[in-house]
Amino acid sequence: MMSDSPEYERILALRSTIEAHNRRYYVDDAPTISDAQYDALLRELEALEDKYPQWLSPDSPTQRVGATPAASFASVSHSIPMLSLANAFDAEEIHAFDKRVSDTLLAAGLLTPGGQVEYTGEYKFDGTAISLRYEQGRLVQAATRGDGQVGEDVTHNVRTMRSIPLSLGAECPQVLEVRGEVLMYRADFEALNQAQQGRREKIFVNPRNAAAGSLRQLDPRITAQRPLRFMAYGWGEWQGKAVPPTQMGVLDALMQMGLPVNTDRRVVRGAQGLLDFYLAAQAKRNALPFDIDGVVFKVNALQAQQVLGFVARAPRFAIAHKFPAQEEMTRLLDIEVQVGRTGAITPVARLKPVFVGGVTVTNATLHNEDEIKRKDVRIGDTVIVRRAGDVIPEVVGAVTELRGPDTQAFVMPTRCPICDSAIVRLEGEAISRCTGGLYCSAQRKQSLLHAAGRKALDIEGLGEKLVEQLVDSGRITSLADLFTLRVEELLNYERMGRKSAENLIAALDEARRPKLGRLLFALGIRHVGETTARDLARCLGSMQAVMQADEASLLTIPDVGPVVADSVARFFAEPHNREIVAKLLAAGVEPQAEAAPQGGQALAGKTFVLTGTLPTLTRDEATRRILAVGGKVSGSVSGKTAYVVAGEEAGSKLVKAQQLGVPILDEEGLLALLA
Ligand SMILES: NC(=O)c1ccc[n+]([C@@H]2O[C@H](COP(=O)([O-])OP(=O)(O)OC[C@H]3O[C@@H](n4cnc5c(N)ncnc54)[C@H](O)[C@@H]3O)[C@@H](O)[C@H]2O)c1
Ligand SMILES: [Zn+2]
Repeated sequence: MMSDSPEYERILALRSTIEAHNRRYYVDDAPTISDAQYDALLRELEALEDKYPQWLSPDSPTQRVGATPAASFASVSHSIPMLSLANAFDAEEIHAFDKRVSDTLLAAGLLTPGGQVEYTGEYKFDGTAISLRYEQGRLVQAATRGDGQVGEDVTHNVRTMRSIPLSLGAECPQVLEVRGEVLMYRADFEALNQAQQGRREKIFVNPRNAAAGSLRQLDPRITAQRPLRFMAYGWGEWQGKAVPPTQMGVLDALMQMGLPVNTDRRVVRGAQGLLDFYLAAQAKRNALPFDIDGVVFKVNALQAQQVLGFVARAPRFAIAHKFPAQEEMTRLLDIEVQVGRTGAITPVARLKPVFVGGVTVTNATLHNEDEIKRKDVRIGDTVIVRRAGDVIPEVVGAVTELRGPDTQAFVMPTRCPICDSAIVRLEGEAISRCTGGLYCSAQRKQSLLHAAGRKALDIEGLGEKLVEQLVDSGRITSLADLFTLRVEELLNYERMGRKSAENLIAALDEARRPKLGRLLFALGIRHVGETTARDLARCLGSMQAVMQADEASLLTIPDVGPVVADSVARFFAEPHNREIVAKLLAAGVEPQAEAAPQGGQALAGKTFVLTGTLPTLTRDEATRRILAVGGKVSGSVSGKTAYVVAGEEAGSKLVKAQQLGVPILDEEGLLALLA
């Protein structure tokens, strides 16, 4: 085949593009494409080189890791190379990996026919790799991965990291190279960015970038101020003492020597074991204090690892099973503002559609004016969009390296785009608000949708489109008007058949007997959330009593502070709010007293604090069950806390509970108590 064929051209083009991205990612800490885009380029190159092995070249990026180290650091040669990992993106690739490993081990007599290979399942920490060299137990050198053969000397920087021991226990090997990841906890990352903003310094787009950038500082005093952490997961040289026979054994040994090793790791068997571990980690992903971008599987027995060996850039005995990307890059087409129920103006990014976190995203929140300034995001920019779990998508930041000359800064409008009332931003507040109140149809619509919501009156069938028409036509001006709707008139609205009209009226009839707490919540009183509304209902008993309560008596209710008390009292002092309540009652709405706590009074009023991830209950579910027996759920541990319910990765709240001697329950204990 001719070497000027289009495929060959493509191979060359891919190689140079990938090299350029490697440099921006590993050396400059400033990538200009997303990881998913990068991975796609690399995979395309791999596939072409697979198809045309004659064009394979040892300096192809498929054969090497990382990038040549920056000249500003002294270089360190790794006597044992620091490699990358092969990737799997789906179950099929995991099955293929397990099959390759099983076949090789069967042939080598290290697996009995029909047997299952034993692997370790570990998190794939999303940080930057490092090698720590200890001689006679003392830390003598720390180096980045660089191109795998030669890394950068960052010893002085690493010495400032508190999670890295400067000396190991007496039991350690004479020479030990510990390999692991330098990373930053999400909370530390947020705090760092806040501080950076205060000093008008660089804002980092994600914890990985912040970790890599902080580690690779020419001045160790800067690194010292950065909240870096370390997790060990492997080793290079190991001399003067026998290496434990398994991967898990090595990790245990490293932990014994005083090195930080993540404890959420496990030995699993066969492809199914791998896939189960992956799913469990994915479920925990967003509850972890740090980012992981997948899991890593390694054949557990070191003897088997040796038999499997290496390819150019990665071991054959390990694979990274990556999670779907939570971040992508796309273009910010425009910034529009939305008006919320309380008039809050939220800038919303209109994006060129992008597939991220499993869905196509076209809009993302920008929170408020200050956030846009802080992130320095401009219309026309290439931006990073993040969608983690079910959280609403957000714009993380702009890729300033790609900024063109024609970008435009966002300007907060001075008048509401819906009702033309003035937009004001009070001193000390981050949020700008439309001052139109219920004159503003956007606010009216949002309040109705709020009232119809699942946690309020739960009116099924009252969707956005219908609310829009009902408000725009002037038929509905307040919550009370909803209860005067009739089937026949509904038929005049768009997309309203008889069946759906009847269903809506039936739903409204059902909503006429709401729990008092739900009705209070539906009214949309500022600072009165679902829980507070229920507390008010339980303690005061009737709508009349709530309306008549003055601030002093409101303050006697548990968990009601001055802000809530003031807001409730003010709300019912407004004649038009009293009028809406009167109209609701006139329209046949009869609030029901909240059920007395069941299950005996033993748990009534007792405060629980939840921390960490429970094995089966979500936080919402656990909260619901505690509330159902009359208990309360609070966010912080104090002497008044009755129980702390602790799950996996429980943090400082657990420590505090132990200090205060508060009883600690696991999920089973909680369920037993509630039963
Ligand atoms: N956006 C860009 O321009 C760009 C450029 C280059 C690379 N990248 C991204 O970087 C990644 C590729 O880089 P890579 O070669 O470092 O590979 P990788 O990050 O996919 O996997 C190898 C690395 O995983 C880390 N790791 C974390 N937990 C581990 C564990 N428990 N055991 C072993 N290793 C663990 C190690 O640092 C190791 O070096 C990809 O995600 C790629 O998309 C992006
Ligand atoms: Zn308005």
